[in-house]
Amino acid sequence: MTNPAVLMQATRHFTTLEGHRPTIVHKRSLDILHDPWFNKGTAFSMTERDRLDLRGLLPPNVMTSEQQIQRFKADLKRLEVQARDGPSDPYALAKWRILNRLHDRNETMYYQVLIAHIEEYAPIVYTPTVGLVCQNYSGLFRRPRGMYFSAEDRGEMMSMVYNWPAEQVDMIVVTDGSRILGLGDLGVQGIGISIGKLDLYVAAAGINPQRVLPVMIDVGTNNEKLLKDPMYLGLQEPRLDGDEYIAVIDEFMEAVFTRWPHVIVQFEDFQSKWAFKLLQRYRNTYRMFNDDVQGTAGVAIAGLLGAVRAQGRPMIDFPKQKIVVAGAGSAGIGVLNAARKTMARMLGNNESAFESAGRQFWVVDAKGLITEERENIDPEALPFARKVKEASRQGLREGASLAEVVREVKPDVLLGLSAVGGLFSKEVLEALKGSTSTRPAIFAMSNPTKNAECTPEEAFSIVGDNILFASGSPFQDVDLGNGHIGHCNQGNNMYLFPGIGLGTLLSGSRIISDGMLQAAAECLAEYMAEEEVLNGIIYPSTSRIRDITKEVAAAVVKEAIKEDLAEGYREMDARELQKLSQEEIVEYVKNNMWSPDYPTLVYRRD
Ligand SMILES: NC(=O)C1=CN([C@@H]2O[C@H](COP(=O)(O)OP(=O)(O)OC[C@H]3O[C@@H](n4cnc5c(N)ncnc54)[C@H](O)[C@@H]3O)[C@@H](O)[C@H]2O)C=CC1
Ligand SMILES: CC(=O)C(=O)O
Ligand SMILES: [Mg+2]
Repeated sequence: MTNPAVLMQATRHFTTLEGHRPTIVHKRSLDILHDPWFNKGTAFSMTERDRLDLRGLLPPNVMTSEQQIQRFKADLKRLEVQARDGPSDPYALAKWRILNRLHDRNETMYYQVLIAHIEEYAPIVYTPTVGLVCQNYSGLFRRPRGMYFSAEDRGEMMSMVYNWPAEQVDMIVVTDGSRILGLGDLGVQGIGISIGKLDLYVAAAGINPQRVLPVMIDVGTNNEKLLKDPMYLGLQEPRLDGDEYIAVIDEFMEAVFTRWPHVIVQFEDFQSKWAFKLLQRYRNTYRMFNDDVQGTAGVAIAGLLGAVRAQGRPMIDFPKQKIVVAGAGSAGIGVLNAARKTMARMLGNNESAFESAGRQFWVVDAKGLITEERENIDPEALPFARKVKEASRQGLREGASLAEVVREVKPDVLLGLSAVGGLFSKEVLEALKGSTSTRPAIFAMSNPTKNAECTPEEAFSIVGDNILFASGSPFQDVDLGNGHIGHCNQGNNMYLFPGIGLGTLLSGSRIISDGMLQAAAECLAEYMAEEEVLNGIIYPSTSRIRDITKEVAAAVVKEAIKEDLAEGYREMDARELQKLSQEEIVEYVKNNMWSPDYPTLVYRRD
């Protein structure tokens, strides 16, 4: 009879061997991640990721299966604490999960649902809920979507990029997670914003979902909470900076443009410190733009011109508007530069026009009114610093508070891109009642909802029924009583970026010029009918987003042709493009927008 101790030892030995025996698989890449039998999610080791072509298809932090289970349990627990964003939908995250599962299961049906109910679901897949999703991404993460390039992938990106299964990619939205909406540094969790923006590229611009690629560049995070969180999916080290940081972004750009020379890259939610520098670095070489700087600027210009029309005045009166801007980051400075240029063009497009346009703006940041007296002034803000003498003539000084500035300037427009919820306090709004405008305009553009500088209820109730109101995230219209409605416009770059991308793609322009961006903004400004504008409606409703995107894309194509930048797309070469009439350009755009219809599938052996 065998000694039981020996038998136990043998069994243990056998179990150990069995546990280490590899499983032979005949799949690689996404096919493995999408196969529940073989998928290990974030637990794939680095060697396995290399062997199975998984590098870049998963967040960089390798987790143990115990950590994975803890993360899953923490996420389930979170359901009990109803995560919500201010006054918005308490079931928003639950809806996002259901939509996300559909996205994983059946892309065609997902986009059918999204397009047909865009007003209802844009606030779920985009702002405000996408902010909540990014904040909770470590828990919500299930099936990976998009690519992750991390600081540890330096020297590898050129080969990693070939791990993406699509032969053709038209649109990339890339973030480094350093300033997600108004929520600050969310590190690797910022991938949610790239996914949300690309959802709008598909739904609004009809970019084929097989040819979009969300990207996260993980160079670490300076978010103390995430650095300590055992469930965090990204690199737990401080952000790279300086030349090291630039080298990572350079390597990424080189890799994606080598594999897909015609791709368009949208930079999204980079902290302003890098947003401007990277834009200057790449914009004349690559097909790229920065949505927060350039997309937001165009949407704001359209809204500001709408505000002039809403006063019953012609757009050409724009250079007379006094504008107070709260926030001098990537978005605020982008808007200021574009608004100043637009005014200068209307005033004759010369140096003195540019000088005089500059005097229409008062900029307030975290330290108050920016004047030339400001120490260590940000070079981007310098052109908008008020002269000290001029400011004191108006009873203002360096660092004056927003309320003081509004009280003294009596502006036509108060525009917020500060990421500070409630910044337009009762005091500030009371001060705006002294505005010299017949119809003061309030743009509370910060996202998500809880970061809005004020709500439409606050604006209409304090400043008066006659104001014009726009916010970055959606709010309900306000019932003003007596059958009157205070209209709440959504002033968000979503009305432009899909059209800028689509127009660039279909024109085949090598770069995205200022003229193309200006054409997009003007198209949006002119889209609204006189009657709507006089009723306080200066942006279209999201239900019209596919139509406005088509028009914006056509305007971008037209401008690219005019500037001789259009090199054509597929069978539509540069010469054919030149021959198209305005109507034919719109038709060309429309015919190239993807719609979510099931194609007939036929199997063929390779
Ligand atoms: N509606 C839209 O389409 C868009 C909205 N945004 C929103 O704009 C906000 C800002 O974005 P970025 O400019 O990229 O951020 P940023 O962090 O670069 O800039 C924020 C600016 O606000 C200033 N600020 C902070 N506290 C302030 C205070 N108490 N008073 C006045 N200014 C203050 C800061 O000094 C800084 O100049 C975010 O909430 C973002 O979601 C950004 C892009 C598009
Ligand atoms: C809308 C957008 O791009 C932002 O809030 O950053
Ligand atoms: Mg953004």
